[in-house]
Amino acid sequence: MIRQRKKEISQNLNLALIGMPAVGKSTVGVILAKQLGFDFLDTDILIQTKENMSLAQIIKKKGLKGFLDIEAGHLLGLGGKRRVISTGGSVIYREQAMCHLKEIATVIYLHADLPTLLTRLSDIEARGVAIDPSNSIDSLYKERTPLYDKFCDIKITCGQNQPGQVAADIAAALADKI
Ligand SMILES: Nc1ncnc2c1ncn2[C@@H]1O[C@H](COP(=O)(O)OP(=O)(O)O)[C@@H](O)[C@H]1O
Ligand SMILES: O=C(O)C1=C[C@@H](OP(=O)(O)O)[C@@H](O)[C@H](O)C1
Ligand SMILES: [Mg+2]
Repeated sequence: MIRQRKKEISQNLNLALIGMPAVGKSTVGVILAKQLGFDFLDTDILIQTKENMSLAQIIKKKGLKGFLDIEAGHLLGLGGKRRVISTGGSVIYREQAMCHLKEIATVIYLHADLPTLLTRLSDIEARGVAIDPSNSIDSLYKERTPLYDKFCDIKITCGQNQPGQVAADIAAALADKI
């Protein structure tokens, strides 16, 4: 009975990775999907393909709020099963989109401390982070952290771990489901 339930869950399960830009959602997501034999979807790539623009171009053309609405619209269209979905760091600003994500996926928050993220975030403009020019990464981190905490089902602390280890930690945290 328990084994049957576990099988049902694993056959329908999606996993969504959330967290700050450069924490490793895209990198770890691919590794995790390969490990679990799941499909992989990066919502940043989905948005770029559907909008036929880079994320930085969308932010420039539509503004921050416009970008967040477009991103949320694409999130609301997500479904499927046995997928690892790597999201963009800004998804947590749209409650309705996050409620949908939580309905279709187990939401995993990849957490790293600010100094670790700063070593990887030298190219904010090229990455197209949804940040007001008057805001700092420091205050963005403080603003977003409670939102990632609020929406996640599971929190994984990445520390200095390599991407493969982070993927293994996620798989271990899901041991009762897969
Ligand atoms: N656990 C990790 N340890 C060291 N570098 C990492 C780790 N995860 C990701 N990176 C590097 O950090 C950068 C951002 O990773 P990425 O997967 O694009 O993050 P995100 O999708 O969360 O924005 C990439 O250069 C990637 O190689
Ligand atoms: O955190 C953000 O504001 C953003 C992060 C990006 O994705 P990553 O988190 O994969 O870098 C991308 O969605 C967009 O440019 C906005
Ligand atoms: Mg990414």
